[in-house]
Amino acid sequence: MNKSHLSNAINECIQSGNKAFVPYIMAGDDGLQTLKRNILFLQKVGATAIELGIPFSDPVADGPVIQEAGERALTHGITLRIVLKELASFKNEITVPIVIMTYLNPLIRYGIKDFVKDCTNSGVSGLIVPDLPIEESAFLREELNHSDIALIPLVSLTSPPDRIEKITTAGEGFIYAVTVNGITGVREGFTDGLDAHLQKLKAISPVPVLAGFGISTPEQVKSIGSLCDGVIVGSAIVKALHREDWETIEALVNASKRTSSSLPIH
Ligand SMILES: O=P(O)(O)OC[C@@H](O)[C@@H](O)c1c[nH]c2ccccc12
Repeated sequence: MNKSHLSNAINECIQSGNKAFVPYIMAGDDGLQTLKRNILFLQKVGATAIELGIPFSDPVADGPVIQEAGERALTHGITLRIVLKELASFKNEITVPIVIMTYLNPLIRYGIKDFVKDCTNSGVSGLIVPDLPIEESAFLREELNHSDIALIPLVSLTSPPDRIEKITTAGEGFIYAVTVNGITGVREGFTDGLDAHLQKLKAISPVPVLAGFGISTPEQVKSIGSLCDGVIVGSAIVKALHREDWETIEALVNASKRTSSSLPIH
């Protein structure tokens, strides 16, 4: 099955000359009632898709900002089941593709078949499972094959070429190019090799390449975005949503858009 909802949204964005902007949010940070508010706000200001994190007790790849948001959500009793139910309750208002980001454990506990069924019911378009290597993903792919849910792979800076090829060939929706070695969170600078790495990825990958990890300013959205098809911004968005700092979020999203000043004069 063609994973069309997510692919269409990203391809339309790129074809119109913009870069994809995918904010990451922690589901139920500050309580379940923020989920609808945050999704509808990000949709309104022009997010291309939304990566929706599920709180988990042992989030090995998460940096401090995301970990704290996860802890707040857990305090509010947020679970995968609650998130999917809440999404279903306002799915008619959601037009932006939703990508669920969860570690493997909550997914296994849920039951893969039920999970895919409930995701479909809730209108979910994509899935990221950071602790599931491609070599072990067949059981999940099999279930997702019958759905419109794309399994988005992560490629690290240190993935060897043959592995990159394997990962990108199996990629659906987009490739998540991790821009740093380590955990999520804001960073000052990026490695010199990032430019060449993203170019190589773009040359190999049949689907769009989006970069994420450590992107926290409009300038970084522009500069990293110019090297690939778009960006994913987590910690900076999570922090701003927690503070209800809507302007910062709009500035980040706008940096991914082709602005009138960069249009050719003729
Ligand atoms: O927070 P950052 O540095 O902007 O990076 C995005 C990241 O938070 C988000 O995509 C994410 C949150 N948890 C993850 C675990 C693995 C991979 C990715 C993620």
